[in-house]
Amino acid sequence: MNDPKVIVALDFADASAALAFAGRVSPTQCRLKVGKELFTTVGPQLVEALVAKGFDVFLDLKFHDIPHTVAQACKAAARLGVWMVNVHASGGRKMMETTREALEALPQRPLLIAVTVLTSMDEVQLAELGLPSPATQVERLARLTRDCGLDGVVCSAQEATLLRNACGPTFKLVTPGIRPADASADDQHRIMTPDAAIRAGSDYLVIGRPITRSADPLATLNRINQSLELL
Ligand SMILES: O=c1ccn([C@@H]2O[C@H](COP(=O)(O)O)[C@@H](O)[C@H]2O)c(=O)[nH]1
Repeated sequence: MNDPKVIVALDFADASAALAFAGRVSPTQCRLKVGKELFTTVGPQLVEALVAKGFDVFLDLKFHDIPHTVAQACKAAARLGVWMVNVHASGGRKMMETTREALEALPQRPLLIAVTVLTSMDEVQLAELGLPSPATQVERLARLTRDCGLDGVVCSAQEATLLRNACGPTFKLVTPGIRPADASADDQHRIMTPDAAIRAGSDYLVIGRPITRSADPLATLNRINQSLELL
């Protein structure tokens, strides 16, 4: 598999658990995501170790701050050799444009994507914030992200078809909230199965607990990859 679709979320408490998982899979089977728990515990050394093993690493720190701060943070992420980094689209146009320009000035840059609406949020939670339905808010933020020249967005697979039509064929759609039919939803609300998500237009599937907490993580990953090969 040259372009693995599954990005495994390494939401582990320490480096040894993350490295043990990485030692059992190859960069042709999956990409890896380092998020807030692992990065806060272990720091950049772990990211560099995973990159050195040949993995495409998505550094999922969802930066949301003033333009200068976010741009500098994303440049620091780029220096670690990551494949993809992200910001919150709700940080606005100036923040996204400043960050894109900062990365474009580098000799080699990671993909830069923006989070639209977290997949754990549903219509009721958005209404509490005075926001419209998930689809409306996601589309608005995705169009803004595309206009700012970023490479794509994090959204739920439930919005993938909508965004594929709105933002074009090359705009990357990275979708967490992926759940095989027999898996628990946990704290995710806008979910979809892996094969349905790819059929809906997702480019990459972010999957954590259904793989990492399964009785046999490698078998679960293989089963998901096989289901995607059949498409
Ligand atoms: O909208 C979002 C953005 C990021 N995530 C992250 O993806 C994984 C999902 O893990 P699961 O165990 O498969 O639920 C996790 O690291 C989140 O921080 C997201 O879920 N939704």
